[in-house]
Amino acid sequence: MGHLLCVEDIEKIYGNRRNVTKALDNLSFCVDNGEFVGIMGPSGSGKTTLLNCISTIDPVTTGHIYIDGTDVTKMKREHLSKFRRQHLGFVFQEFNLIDSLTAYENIALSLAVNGIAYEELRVLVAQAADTLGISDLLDRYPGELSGGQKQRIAVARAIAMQPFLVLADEPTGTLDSRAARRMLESFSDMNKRLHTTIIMVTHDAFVASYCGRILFLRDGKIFTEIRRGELTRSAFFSRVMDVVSVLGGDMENAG
Ligand SMILES: Nc1ncnc2c1ncn2[C@@H]1O[C@H](COP(=O)(O)OP(=O)(O)OP(=O)(O)O)[C@@H](O)[C@H]1O
Repeated sequence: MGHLLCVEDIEKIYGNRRNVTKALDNLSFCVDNGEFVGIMGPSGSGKTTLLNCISTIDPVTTGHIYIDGTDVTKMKREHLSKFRRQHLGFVFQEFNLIDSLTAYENIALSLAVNGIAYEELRVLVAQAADTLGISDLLDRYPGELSGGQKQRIAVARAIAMQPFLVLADEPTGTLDSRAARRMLESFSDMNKRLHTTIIMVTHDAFVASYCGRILFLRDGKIFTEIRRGELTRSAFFSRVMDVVSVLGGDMENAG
């Protein structure tokens, strides 16, 4: 399988001459099509910055990021927002649903802004809802849904356009453990059945244990990476914990 994403020697520096933070420090890695990759690391290690650079929301200071062969660091601003809308899916800790729209309308809106015609739009919403197991919730308003259900609507919205890449930043952050587990199972299922490539930032070892590979950041660099391979999820969780204990910091270990 080819690389879907290649991050080449990126550096991200915030601030001015007197107060400089090097959030990402000569970081390089590639992600294959269909991988489910976790990004872990102590607070301030650069996880969100890395995700924001990949998602083209934040420009890199130096280096290149190739998504499906396109160097997004070279794209013009006016093309970037279209590229993001069409090829990337975002899931955040906050669900960002519009309260005055039904679940169906929330998902459909993201397709409508991409100019998808009505009939195709209905099919794409139905497929995304089916993948997330929320087909029976589509007529409800966000106020009538639980946190876990809202997050699954938000994930359906992120994948409805069938993006190359789904980027998730602490997607289970506000969910209780049952809802978190259900959401992670939806992610795994989406990854296995649809081969959706997912990159997920988390500080929670249990959440990370659903991934196939985990990159650990420290001080803006890759400290190490581990792969699940043939390990069961719980055996992988133990390996994640081993690395977390070496890395230290404030990562959570709630299993
Ligand atoms: N907009 C910004 N301006 C200046 N410094 C920033 C900015 N965003 C992040 N930083 C700094 O860059 C470094 C990396 O931050 P980042 O948010 O990527 O870390 P993180 O690993 O996601 O942390 P956390 O787990 O606490 O969310 C930190 O030192 C942070 O203070």
